[in-house]
Amino acid sequence: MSSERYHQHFTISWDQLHRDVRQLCHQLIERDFKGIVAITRGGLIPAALIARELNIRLIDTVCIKSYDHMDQGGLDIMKGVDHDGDGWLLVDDLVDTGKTARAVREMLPKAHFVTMYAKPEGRPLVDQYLTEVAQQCWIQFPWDMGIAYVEPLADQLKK
Ligand SMILES: O=P(O)(O)OC[C@H]1O[C@H](OP(=O)(O)OP(=O)(O)O)[C@H](O)[C@@H]1O
Ligand SMILES: O=c1[nH]c(=O)c2nc[nH]c2[nH]1
Ligand SMILES: [Mg+2]
Repeated sequence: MSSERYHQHFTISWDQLHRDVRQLCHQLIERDFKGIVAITRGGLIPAALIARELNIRLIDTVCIKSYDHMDQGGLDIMKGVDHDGDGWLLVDDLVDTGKTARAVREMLPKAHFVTMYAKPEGRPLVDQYLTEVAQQCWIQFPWDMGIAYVEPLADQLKK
């Protein structure tokens, strides 16, 4: 599937992400997890921040790739885990079509699956998420961006 399906951008700053993670952690703090399984690579960043908030030191990964920038390809699963997820917190940055989530759910059916952001198609596949984002929005994460000069509006309009 190609990038043409994304008509808008939903930009998330480091600050916003950190605040969102902490908000999600308020909903998770009462639960007792054996550890976290992060879905690489996007899940690694929220997983590290969640681990800090919930005081979890045991972190494993499921290594999986589906997108080449905005273009969705086949799922490439490079590493799994040797358990069914019972008592574990499974973390990804977002769920979009749900293709990644479906594959990981099959591997870890008993894990508690959370994402920071969820689009409608993938939303039913996770147990918990913080913010819903429209299906046609591309979520632009801070690790994919940099700080750049922006021309004053007056100069932009002169062109
Ligand atoms: O619901 P889906 O349509 O499957 O999309 C969601 C997945 O896509 C992204 O990962 P990506 O494959 O781009 O790899 P990355 O985490 O290494 O960036 C994102 O981090 C999710 O894991
Ligand atoms: O950075 C990303 N933003 C998205 O909206 C998205 N959907 C799938 N994979 C994604 N990666
Ligand atoms: Mg990912």
